[in-house]
Amino acid sequence: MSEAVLSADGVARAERPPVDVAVGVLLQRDALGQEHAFLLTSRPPGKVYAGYWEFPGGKLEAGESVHQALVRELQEELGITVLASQPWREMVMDYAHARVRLHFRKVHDWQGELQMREGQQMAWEQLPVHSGPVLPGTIPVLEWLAQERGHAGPRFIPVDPPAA
Ligand SMILES: Nc1nc2c([nH]c(=O)n2[C@H]2C[C@H](O)[C@@H](COP(=O)(O)OP(=O)(O)OP(=O)(O)O)O2)c(=O)[nH]1
Repeated sequence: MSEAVLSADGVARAERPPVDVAVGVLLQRDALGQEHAFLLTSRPPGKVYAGYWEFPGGKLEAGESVHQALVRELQEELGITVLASQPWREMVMDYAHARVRLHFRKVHDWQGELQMREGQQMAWEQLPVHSGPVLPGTIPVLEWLAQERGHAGPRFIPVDPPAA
């Protein structure tokens, strides 16, 4: 059976092998130990969808596991050491620039202070997300979080795309 593929822009394109991407959903807990705020970062200048907000992460390098890629990417981008990550969801998304298989992992345990090493911005967010615009591949994640949390309102506040 073929894998479900979501389109980022509604355009039907020929099938392409997906590129694997490790994505971290960093979570803070509230006083009761419930998952609470989650970290979003903006895509750095010079990358596709620059200025759009996403969960931090990046492409796997040859021979890496998803966890290993996540540890490397979050060290490079945020200057933190991920101590543990739990597999959570997977999704294939088709963009004009690439088809990506997104491996989302929840992260509760890390060491170090957050540093924006690539000129990006960060925000600890709750639903509805106020930072934006959010990347198409981020919207389903907000939906999953809303379902887990029983959040009935909007998932994010719409924000115009950055000027090209
Ligand atoms: N990091 C991240 N990427 C996402 C998310 N959702 C989503 O569709 N993507 C897509 C955008 C990109 O096409 C791809 C990640 O590639 P990237 O260009 O950010 O990865 P990278 O850091 O390895 O970049 P580079 O070294 O190739 O410049 O995954 C998300 O929540 N986080």
